[in-house]
Amino acid sequence: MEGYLSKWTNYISGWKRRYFLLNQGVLSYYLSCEEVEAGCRGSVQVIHCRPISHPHDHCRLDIALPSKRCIYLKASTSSERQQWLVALANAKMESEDNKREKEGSNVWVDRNVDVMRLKDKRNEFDTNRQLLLRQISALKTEVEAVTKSNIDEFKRIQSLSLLISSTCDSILTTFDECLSITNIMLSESHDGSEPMGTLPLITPSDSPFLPRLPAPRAQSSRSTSATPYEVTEETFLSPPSYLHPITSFTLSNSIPDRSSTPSSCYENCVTLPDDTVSLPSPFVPPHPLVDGDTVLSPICQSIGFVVTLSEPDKIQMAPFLKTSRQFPDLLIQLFGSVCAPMKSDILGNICKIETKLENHKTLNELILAEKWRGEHKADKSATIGLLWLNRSIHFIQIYCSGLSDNNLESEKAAMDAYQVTLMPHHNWVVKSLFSFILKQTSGRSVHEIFCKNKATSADVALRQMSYISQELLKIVTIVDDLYLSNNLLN
Ligand SMILES: CCCCCCCCCCCCC/C=C/[C@@H](O)[C@H](CO[C@@H]1O[C@H](CO)[C@@H](O)[C@H](O)[C@H]1O)NC(=O)CCCCCCCCCCCCCCCCC
Repeated sequence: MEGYLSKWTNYISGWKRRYFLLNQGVLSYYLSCEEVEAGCRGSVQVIHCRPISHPHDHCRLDIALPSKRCIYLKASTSSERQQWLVALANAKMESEDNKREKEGSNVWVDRNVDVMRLKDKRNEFDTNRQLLLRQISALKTEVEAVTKSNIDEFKRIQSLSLLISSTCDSILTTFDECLSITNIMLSESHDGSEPMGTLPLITPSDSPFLPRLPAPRAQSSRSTSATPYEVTEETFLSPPSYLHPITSFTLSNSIPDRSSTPSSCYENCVTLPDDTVSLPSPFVPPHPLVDGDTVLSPICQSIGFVVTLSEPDKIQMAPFLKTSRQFPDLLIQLFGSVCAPMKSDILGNICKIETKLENHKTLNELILAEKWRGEHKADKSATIGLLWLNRSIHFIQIYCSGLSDNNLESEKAAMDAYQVTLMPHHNWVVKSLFSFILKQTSGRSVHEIFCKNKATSADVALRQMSYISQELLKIVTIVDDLYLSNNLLN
């Protein structure tokens, strides 16, 4: 495959048009197609790379290199991006097959490669699902215009589009279950090191039991061995007053011992059967909390409950608000009072949501109810509050991913996050405020920023940030879909 793509160079030159050629497992690029004979500007063997489809920009495709660096590319259309993703995935598989044939290795190939492929496939599923959802939304808009007069016809077609939408979800859920089975196979026939691609597929709130927090392990390394967790009963402590009685929760740092905890703590609680179930480790995510004591541990406790596998397209209200409320104080704790404007901005938006709480169990219901009342465009609306809160959450997600998955320095990670999420919505005054704040908060290592004491390895914080980034990306994606499929941005 060959063709022109935009390639990110740097903050001065930005995106530059380059000619790319994928041939015999090697992706190379040139200034132009005329330059091919003269020699390439750079090349990489796809067998060592991981193509990543950007979750929100459907023209973006990034190439993760073995060195942890990334090549940022942009196609002119989403279908062109899809063609490149498919071509790169096929070239990667062909290269791996050729390598295996040369090495004479048996069919049981490096499991991690298989899991990475499955992860890539999962991302492609996600991308196609989002495309489908957008196309359904566009179809609904068209159909509304055409069948305004014939309400029966409109209802029939609307139920059809809802059917397609739920089919997408069940395809995705089925795929997640396939991934679970794959993880089991990997963990059973694996050499004990955690497969690279193991995904926490069931968030704590989905499994009827919460994972017992195993005794803290020795200083963690990124690839710790996956061991089956013994899972025992967990009880939900009494909920804070304003939260929905069923979804509210307070997860203590350790499993409360019933005998020592006063019975009043268990009033109005959801109690679970006493039996003990042991599940293979892939069903119980490698719980980041066990790794040690960082400022991120409280967030790790609540964030896994925000999006559940049983409602993968919904945001659970109580866990979402509990998690979001942790960010403002964390900001001040980490970066000082210079971040006070952000703290008040985040709290202001949380309040906009909380004033419309009513009895909504999910954020989706609250926002749709507000739209139904025609109140979603008011500045004090929950819809506007969530719009900006989601941008902040997206900032944090990219920042965490930059630090943990791409090994960036804090300043670079923050700059990348700002460029993608907030800068497009800021005037020059706020942009200069950002530059000022960034200068005040740069120059420290991850360990200095996030680890409460010297004994805790920076790796611990990085693992927690990677987990948080994954969970935040689910939230950002759901909110984006909610706003796009209900035309809430216009
Ligand atoms: C490494 C530290 C980097 C810190 C830099 C963060 C970026 C700061 C950008 C400057 C924000 C200035 C303050 C707010 C500006 C507001 O004007 C703007 C718009 O506000 C919205 O206006 C609407 C009306 O127009 C109104 O309806 C709405 O309610 C209101 O919100 N607000 C924003 O742009 C949002 C800014 C929030 C920025 C939050 C960024 C969080 C930074 C987190 C850093 C890392 C966190 C620690 C790691 C955590 C790991 C889990």
